[in-house]
Amino acid sequence: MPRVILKQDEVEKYLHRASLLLPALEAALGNFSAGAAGGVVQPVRAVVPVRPHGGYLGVMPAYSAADDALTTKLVTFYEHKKDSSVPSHQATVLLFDPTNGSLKAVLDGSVITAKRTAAVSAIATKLLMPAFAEVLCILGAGVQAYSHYEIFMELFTFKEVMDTTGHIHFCL
Ligand SMILES: NC(=O)C1=CN([C@@H]2O[C@H](COP(=O)(O)OP(=O)(O)OC[C@H]3O[C@@H](n4cnc5c(N)ncnc54)[C@H](O)[C@@H]3O)[C@@H](O)[C@H]2O)C=CC1
Ligand SMILES: O=C([O-])C1=[NH+]CCC1
Repeated sequence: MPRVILKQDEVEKYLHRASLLLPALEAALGNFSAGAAGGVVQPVRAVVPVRPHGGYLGVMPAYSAADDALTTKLVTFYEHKKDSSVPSHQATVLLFDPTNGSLKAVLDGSVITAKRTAAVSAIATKLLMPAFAEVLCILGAGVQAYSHYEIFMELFTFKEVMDTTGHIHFCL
């Protein structure tokens, strides 16, 4: 049994600001991009279709030599069903002891998925956004839309935010 189990509210508490993820993610992206010298082993995600139910199971293992971290995310994603009480994407992160392979921790992965994905978008935006950009347009209105809104509002200054429900939020 793992010694640590972190549920959704506990992960949320550690990641109360998505921007806390930025330094670690920037380092990890740099290490991945450096190829073998960066010490990241991260094969392309394996995806198992669950055809009768319109879903997928994705398995995302990785080892980072710089962090000496061995982990995998398990994520299921299903066609969005209106009024479903279950989110379309659900994830769990398993953390192993890299020295002997023992399972050390099980973390709820849904908050991690929401915040990590938005944080990576924010890193790309920091590098690519034209200096004159004034309007943030968010396509979709689900979990990722919210997490992207959250970190983009924390890191950047826009005059307006538009979303696909037709709402406009004036920031200035
Ligand atoms: N690259 C990555 O690491 C990740 C990518 N994703 C992807 O991001 C996307 C959003 O994920 P979530 O926000 O978690 O899903 P979600 O189910 O919470 O939200 C999806 C939103 O899209 C809307 N939508 C669905 N079909 C639409 C259509 N035809 N026209 C307009 N709106 C439509 C839904 O009403 C809902 O508001 C998905 O494609 C997901 O697979 C999600 C997590 C990680
Ligand atoms: O990285 C991820 O968690 C996912 N990417 C697409 C669906 C879920």
